[in-house]
Amino acid sequence: MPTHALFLDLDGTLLDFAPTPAEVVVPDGLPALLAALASARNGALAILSGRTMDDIDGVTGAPFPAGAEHGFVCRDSAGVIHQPITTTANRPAWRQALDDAAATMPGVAIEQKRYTLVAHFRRAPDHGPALRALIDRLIAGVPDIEVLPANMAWEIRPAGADKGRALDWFMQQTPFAGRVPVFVGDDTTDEAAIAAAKAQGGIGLNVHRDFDGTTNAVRAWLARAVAEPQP
Ligand SMILES: O=P(O)(O)OC[C@H]1O[C@H](O[C@H]2O[C@H](CO)[C@@H](O)[C@H](O)[C@H]2O)[C@H](O)[C@@H](O)[C@@H]1O
Repeated sequence: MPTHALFLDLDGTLLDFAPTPAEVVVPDGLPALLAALASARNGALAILSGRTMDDIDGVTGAPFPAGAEHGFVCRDSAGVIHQPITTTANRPAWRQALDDAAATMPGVAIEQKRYTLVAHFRRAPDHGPALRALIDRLIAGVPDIEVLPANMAWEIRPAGADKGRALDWFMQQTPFAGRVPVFVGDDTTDEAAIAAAKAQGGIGLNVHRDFDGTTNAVRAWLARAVAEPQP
């Protein structure tokens, strides 16, 4: 009888990083792998990602339970959307300021989500510090807004949600409740979920610390878990 609930990050864990978010390539077989893992756990598989729900569905190929935008938007196993936070960092003036800056910084891209704004500098690492300084000026003195250091990106977001809290929330819902959580992630944005899984007596794995640092190793481990009942 499977007893684990599986929580998976996307970029850097199941997907290799690409120069821009839109250029990411979904590995052959990933949607089928996720479907098989979910089926073997009575549906107790959730994606916890910084991406939007639409982006997540585009990668996974099915509306799995998911915590999108780092947990600001959670979709349960019945497909019901829960949005616990009412403030947003997606503010027109901040978007304009970031667009203006990006226009002078070749390679920088701005991503707008429901709750957050992201300044990506993967293609222009030298601009990272200046972007961070701009963001710090924009949000100075604004309550309940914070900067999340992401992977080659700065994310402006409201305080109050993260992947750890999303994992805790899912663990109170059917079919996750009563199972042992297992989370796999790769970067600083995932550490809250790694800690939350461990705090619930589960397993929190990091792609770099616990695998060989490649998404291939994670997918191979998951493929073996389809054949074996755990995790
Ligand atoms: O929580 P995740 O599933 O790991 O998502 C985190 C962010 O992923 C995307 O950005 C990252 O991946 C891009 C594609 O490989 C890459 O170009 C970028 O540098 C990375 O930061 C996504 O665009 C963000 O919205 C997510 O928060």
